[in-house]
Amino acid sequence: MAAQTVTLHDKSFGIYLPESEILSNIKALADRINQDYASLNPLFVAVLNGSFMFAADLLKEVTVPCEISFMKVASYENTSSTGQVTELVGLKEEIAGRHLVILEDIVDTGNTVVKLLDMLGVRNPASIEIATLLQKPECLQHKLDVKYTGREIPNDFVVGYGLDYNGLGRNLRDIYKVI
Ligand SMILES: O=P(O)(O)OC[C@H]1O[C@H](OP(=O)(O)OP(=O)(O)O)[C@H](O)[C@@H]1O
Ligand SMILES: Nc1nc2[nH]cnc2c(=O)[nH]1
Repeated sequence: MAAQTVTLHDKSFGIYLPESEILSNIKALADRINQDYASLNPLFVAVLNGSFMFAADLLKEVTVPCEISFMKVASYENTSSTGQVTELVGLKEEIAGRHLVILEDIVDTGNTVVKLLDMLGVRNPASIEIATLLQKPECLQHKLDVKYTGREIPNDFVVGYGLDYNGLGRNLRDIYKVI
């Protein structure tokens, strides 16, 4: 049974999405991906740090031949975006002609995925789509086509299931929102 509230640093968070709901959102996403990428050998590009749990659980439900690699970028300090997306670890694979699916835990302002689309797009992939567990439509600051969204949420800062508040909370199995 999930804790109803957690305290991380100076903030309290209340339970928002239990693990069972997260996993059923992920299964629905994987079903769509399995249909769309049946013979395309997609390369999933998981965006560290936040997407590690989502990537692991999604890949367990992907049944088509596929590969995965990781990039590391960061832009958040405390609970807000700095607006500067910094690439910390790039993608070594040859991606020309590959079908890429960027895996994100959350699309908020969209700054991170827009930067990733720019960085990867110039390397001539056959296609690039975005799969995100969570999306905050009210916060989006870019014209962005997110093909696979697990769940839309309001503009609340959330933690757990890979998402952190200044480093803490990534290990929580459930997702909590600030109270
Ligand atoms: O749409 P945006 O406003 O760009 O926000 C989304 C990004 O913010 C978080 O990453 P963060 O920069 O906090 O790094 P982290 O994954 O290491 O926590 C999250 O994992 C996304 O990558
Ligand atoms: N932990 C966390 N990181 C984010 N990055 C962008 N939005 C969020 C959020 O709501 N929570």
